[in-house]
Amino acid sequence: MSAMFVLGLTGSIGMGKSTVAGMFRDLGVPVHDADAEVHRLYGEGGAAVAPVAALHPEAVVDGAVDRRILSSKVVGDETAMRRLETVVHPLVQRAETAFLAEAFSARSGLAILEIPLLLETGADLRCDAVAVVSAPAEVQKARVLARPEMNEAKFMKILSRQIGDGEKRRRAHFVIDTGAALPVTAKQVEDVVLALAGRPGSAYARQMGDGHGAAA
Ligand SMILES: CC(C)(COP(=O)(O)OP(=O)(O)OC[C@H]1O[C@@H](n2cnc3c(N)ncnc32)[C@H](O)[C@@H]1O)[C@@H](O)C(=O)NCCC(=O)NCCS
Ligand SMILES: Nc1ncnc2c1ncn2[C@@H]1O[C@H](COP(=O)(O)OP(=O)(O)OP(=O)(O)O)[C@@H](O)[C@H]1O
Repeated sequence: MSAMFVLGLTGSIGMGKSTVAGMFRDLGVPVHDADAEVHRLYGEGGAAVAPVAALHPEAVVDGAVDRRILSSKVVGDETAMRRLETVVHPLVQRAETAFLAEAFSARSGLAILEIPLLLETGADLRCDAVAVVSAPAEVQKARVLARPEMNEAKFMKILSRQIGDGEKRRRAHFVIDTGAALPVTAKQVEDVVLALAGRPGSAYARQMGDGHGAAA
């Protein structure tokens, strides 16, 4: 088998990352969801609970991080958000490495890293190519504002910390349109999988050091 290809999947808030990740999974492609990992890390017994408690004791309730409280402490406070990221991102990356090793052992030809801040954090350097999900701004806004606990001010604050959709699209190898009907998007996901079938990647081998992760 040739070396596993690592595809980074990203997009701004509400653009449809999770939905598209589900479509890749339906095609049998393993996906690591950084957001879901953060949820695990914040849950009871999660590795981020103690370090978050050290930063924001009031945000830990019954042994787990309360995201609503944590959100009120960090969204809009750049210093607090950065401090939180310094704690959380290395833990997410540790889980990601374990996921890639497992996908590689399972002889998967393609593995996906779904990371909201892929381009912002330089995680794209750990990928062979980048896919961006994108929809018109008004569609994005309507989707996000329909969520509970969301309002326009919070939406704007989150957006301001993310690279704009236009730049994301420019930096993408694949743009997946999530503004249309779901089956249209699903077809584009299929096309990406077909385009990458049999394409050897080098990102995983690079991460693991010479001699690992290459042809097996
Ligand atoms: C701030 C927190 C508590 C808000 O939690 P909440 O459940 O309300 O929102 P959720 O996590 O679903 O995020 C909503 C949107 O904000 C975006 N977002 C999340 N963290 C960040 C961040 N650090 N910078 C910019 N955007 C962010 C997400 O991509 C998503 O589009 C939470 O997002 C968090 O702990 N973030 C820090 C960890 C992180 O960077 N996660 C993102 C990728 S690993
Ligand atoms: N063609 C489409 N592709 C993707 N999502 C779509 C499409 N049409 C409608 N939607 C809806 O848009 C919403 C996208 O939300 P989703 O949680 O997938 O976005 P996200 O980018 O993961 O969000 P976040 O950045 O907040 O984590 C879902 O409710 C989904 O059903």
